[in-house]
Amino acid sequence: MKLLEHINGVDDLRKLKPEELPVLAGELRRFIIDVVSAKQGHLGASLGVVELTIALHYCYNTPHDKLIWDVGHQAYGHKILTGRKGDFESLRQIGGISGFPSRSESDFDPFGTGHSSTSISAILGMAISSQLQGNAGRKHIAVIGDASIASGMAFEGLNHTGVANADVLIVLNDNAIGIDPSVGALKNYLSRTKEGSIKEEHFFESLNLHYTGPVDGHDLPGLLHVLDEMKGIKGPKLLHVTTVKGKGLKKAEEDQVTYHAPGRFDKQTGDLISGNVSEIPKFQDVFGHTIVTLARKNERIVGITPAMPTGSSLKFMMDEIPERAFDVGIAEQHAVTLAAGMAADGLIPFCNIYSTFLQRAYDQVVHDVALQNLPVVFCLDRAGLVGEDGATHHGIYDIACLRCIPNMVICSPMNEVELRHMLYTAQMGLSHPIAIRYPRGRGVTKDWEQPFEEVIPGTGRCLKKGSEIAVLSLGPIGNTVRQVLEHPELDGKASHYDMRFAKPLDTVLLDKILSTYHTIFTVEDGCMAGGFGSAVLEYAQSCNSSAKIRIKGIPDVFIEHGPVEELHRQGGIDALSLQSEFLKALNEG
Ligand SMILES: Cc1ncc(C[n+]2csc(CCOP(=O)(O)OP(=O)(O)O)c2C)c(N)n1
Ligand SMILES: CC(=O)[C@@H](O)[C@H](O)COP(=O)(O)O
Ligand SMILES: [Mg+2]
Repeated sequence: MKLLEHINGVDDLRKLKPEELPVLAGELRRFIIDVVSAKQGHLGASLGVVELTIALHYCYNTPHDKLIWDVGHQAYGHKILTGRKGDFESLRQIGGISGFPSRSESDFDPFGTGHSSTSISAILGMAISSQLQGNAGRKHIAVIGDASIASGMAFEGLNHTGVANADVLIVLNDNAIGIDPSVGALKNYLSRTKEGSIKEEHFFESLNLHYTGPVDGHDLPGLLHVLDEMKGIKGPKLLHVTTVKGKGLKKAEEDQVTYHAPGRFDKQTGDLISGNVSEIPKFQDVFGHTIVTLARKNERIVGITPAMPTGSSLKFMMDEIPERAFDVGIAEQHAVTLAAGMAADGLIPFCNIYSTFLQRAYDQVVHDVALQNLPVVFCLDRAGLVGEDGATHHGIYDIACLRCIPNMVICSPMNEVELRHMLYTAQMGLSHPIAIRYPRGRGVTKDWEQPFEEVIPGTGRCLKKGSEIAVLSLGPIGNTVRQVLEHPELDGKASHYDMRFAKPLDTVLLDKILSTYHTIFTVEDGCMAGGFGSAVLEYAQSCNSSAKIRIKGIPDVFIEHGPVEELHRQGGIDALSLQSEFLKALNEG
């Protein structure tokens, strides 16, 4: 690491001779591999843009010139070169640097990212602001991937950029893959561009963007030359760069899907280091296997994922029943309205979206699905605190966002068996849209393949009887509650109810609970404001109940990154915090 050793910021980088940069690229790649192999995180995307990262910081006067990385999962090299090399080992850990660009972390991160396709709008906003504030010499660059540029938001940004007369450079980093292979007509168009077989009018030029490319994104001298050229071109422009995701680590180049975020691996060979083998399946796999089973029997079932076939395990259905399973690309809004259209014509769409990414399609849920009371099944994976991806990715707002929408049914299974029952119930001919929320990772049950049972919407169940306080949980956090209530001082004193539905609430059960216990806790892996606990509180107030309702959930702050267990502690929903709250309530009487 002879060169990287001396790079503590962009000034050091800019002192190097151009011919030294390829050596630096090798060292930077090695450093990223070394750290990510141990600390985990996103790998392939950062390896693919090593040369581009060096070239951009070498040619442009960052942070005065503004540089935004779309999604930001490819920004590890950028972080290392911009003064965070010493902190890089703390990547995605409690108190450490974020896996994504963040304004609070560095002046070199002018815009926080994590969700995709925001970079064009954001950089255009900055460019217009520069014009208005008399910073005419400032340059504005957004780097966006081929999958992210196909999203609606990016198209909206391009549409405006083409007529804005602002000094914006969009670097399209085309590696022909997102997390999974890129899809859609734009992807086909870009492939034809790279093959040199474009006959029709150029797409980007027809939008009034000056187009250059495709250029080899691993050729540093070539990149320096073309970026220099870009500086001389006024107005909006797009540079089409081709790269290889995972570049420099053979295994990552060969299996780009796995090495998007591979977990721990051997830094020399790239071989994955498997953790403890678990017989307990991931929730996503239970979804994936179950939808295949259900879809084989029910021909009206279709599956939809916006760009997360592997992450959601809808891939299982795409492999088995390809004609009824759709990856629509990074297009959450389209995914929801597509599902609405299908439901309007009698299909039963299972629209699988990570909770955090559903936020982008809120109007579609309200206007296209709920208002027309279409029975779309929303499978909200990654609900709750997700861990190391941090604040941009926690799935903690879905209950609050969905609960206020008429017609919505919202449920959460406590374990994998319950998830199967809910998926089964959802295809039995519901008359409302339903959201089934479940978390990242594994549950608790190894024997998950039980016979299907119907779960009547709006019914909870009593798991344990006690005499003084009641704990009402929603979803897998109920397993923590179950464990806490085994404490000798709580055993026999505290009841446990797995309420299963945040909407409609089981009011028959709630009436009994409200008239039996002096204190009632609600526990959820979601935001407190407007969530499941709020629903219970609203109901209790509407009945003039005198029971004390104590809501446990994520408080009104953004929770950063780190292991889920630690984040639960920060949110006050870990076993020890809950135990101490329950004991206190017992003692207070
Ligand atoms: C709105 C939104 N939907 C989905 C994702 C999940 N996601 C993160 S990276 C990614 C693929 C991005 O592909 P591309 O833009 O081509 O960048 P690459 O990884 O190839 O560098 C996806 C789908 C996201 N971050 N944001
Ligand atoms: C950058 C991004 O948005 C995705 O790569 C995300 O990190 C995937 O999360 P999972 O690992 O939970 O699938
Ligand atoms: Mg890509």
